[in-house]
Amino acid sequence: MASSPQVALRIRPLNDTELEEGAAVIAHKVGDQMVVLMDPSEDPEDPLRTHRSREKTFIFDAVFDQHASQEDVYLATTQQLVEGVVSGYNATVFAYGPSGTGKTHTMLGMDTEPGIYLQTLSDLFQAIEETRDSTDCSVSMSYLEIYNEVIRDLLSPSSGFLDLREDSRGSIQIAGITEVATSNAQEIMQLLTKGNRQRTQEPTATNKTSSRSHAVLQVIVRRRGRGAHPAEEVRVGRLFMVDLAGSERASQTQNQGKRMKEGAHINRSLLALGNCINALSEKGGSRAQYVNFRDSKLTRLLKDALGGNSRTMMIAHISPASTHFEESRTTLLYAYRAKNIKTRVKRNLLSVSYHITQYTDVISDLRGQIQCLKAKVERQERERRGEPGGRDAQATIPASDAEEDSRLQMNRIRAQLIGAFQEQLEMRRSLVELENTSIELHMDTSRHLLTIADWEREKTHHLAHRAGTPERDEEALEAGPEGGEGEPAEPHEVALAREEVNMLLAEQRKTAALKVREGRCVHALSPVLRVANAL
Ligand SMILES: Nc1ncnc2c1ncn2[C@@H]1O[C@H](COP(=O)(O)OP(=O)(O)OP(=O)(O)O)[C@@H](O)[C@H]1O
Repeated sequence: MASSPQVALRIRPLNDTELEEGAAVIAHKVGDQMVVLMDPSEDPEDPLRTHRSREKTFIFDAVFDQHASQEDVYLATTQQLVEGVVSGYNATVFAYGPSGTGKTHTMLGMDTEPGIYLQTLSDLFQAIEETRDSTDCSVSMSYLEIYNEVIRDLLSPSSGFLDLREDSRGSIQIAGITEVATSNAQEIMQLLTKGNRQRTQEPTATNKTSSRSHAVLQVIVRRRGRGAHPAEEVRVGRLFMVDLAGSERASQTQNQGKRMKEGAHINRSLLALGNCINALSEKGGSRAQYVNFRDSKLTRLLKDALGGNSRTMMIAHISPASTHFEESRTTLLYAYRAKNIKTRVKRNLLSVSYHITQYTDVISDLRGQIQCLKAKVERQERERRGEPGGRDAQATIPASDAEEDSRLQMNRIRAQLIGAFQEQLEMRRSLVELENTSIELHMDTSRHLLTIADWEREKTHHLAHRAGTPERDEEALEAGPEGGEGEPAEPHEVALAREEVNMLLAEQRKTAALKVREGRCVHALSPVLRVANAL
């Protein structure tokens, strides 16, 4: 059974362009595990911050900011996987995030600051060296890219497109890939840097050498007990380290032609990857999921590494800049979603922290209110003293009564403020919950739709094959109202997926209606808070 995926977040430093644009830092690391993403469209002059509905707090297994070194990131994420790989387990590390957020920096790095690839390989070699007396061990590596659903060898780019094949044990192999066996760190760094230059790249506004493909470094550790019988099984541990294509490409709807095709492929693979990770992490839970690896080359390739006795680590990347708010927000939601089961456990912690920060704000706002009201009372006092025989009402009220009156008024306002705040807090909390639920429902629906689409494709293929005609997907699907004789029986998981989609769609409609209602209530309360604030 797969263990729950670990998710870390890395926030890179502001870059020169962002500084020139005058971008503000909106992603803040709080403690070792929390990040707060502020909404730059909010009014900094609004002391009660009544519009901070889009401010988000997320908790991950680890959070790094601009102060973290390459070693810090390696030690807290990937180092823990090395021992398992040497013992014959599989593992995968992903670098996820929009273009220019530092994925290649984390994975490959530079000669002076090598990234996870080199640090992992060095530790692997050392671990193997330590067991050399009792075991025969070998390490080999290969480096490839997946671009528009085709695989290219980055260590031998002239060898054309490579195929994925399943061997007799059902294990996925890349036919014809170059495997390198070297333990020289400098040589490895040179090989990988050269390989990385072969990646399909194109400059973007955010990155001069922006990658348009997924780069996969595969490390295979083969191990057998020294003096063991030749028939004894060799233990094979596989580690995949994946530098994914910029996630924002998937969502750029204005793309045309080549860019549109690229975006569609990236979208497909990232969605399939997210779905596999989620389905695997739910497998041990109450909701058994159908894990569909065949939906993209990336997930097919990673089938063994994601399923079985494997561990998965995702390192999400964002820019801290206000100019990248939307991208950062979507990245955090995707990464947060990948945590899945653990998310549920930690959600309480999230709510607690959310409340504490809110209350701190309430207290400091109330202090401000009290100062304001005190100043008002003093002003009134001074006015009264300066105008003996002034306005009748004031002249007839003794000083102590006026003070008492102001004090009561202040208490009333304070009580009203606290009440209104608590009500709004409660509503905001349930809005956040509803938003999370709605994302979960959306992802679940997509997963089931992919299962159904996959089955429909398989069915079409089957029918076309039987008819001895070339495959014509749509036509074949539409022929015959309920399908005809000889149609393959629908698997149970597809029937389940259909039922789930219906249920999820109904659930989505309910959640959307609730969100509108709660949103209206929060909106309705805002003027009350503004009036109270002005008092
Ligand atoms: N933590 C960091 N510290 C210092 N510089 C960084 C950091 N992260 C990224 N950079 C720099 O930012 C630039 C973009 O980073 P990088 O190429 O790694 O982004 P990417 O996410 O791989 O982009 P793409 O998806 O477009 O390939 C590089 O010049 C890199 O050196």
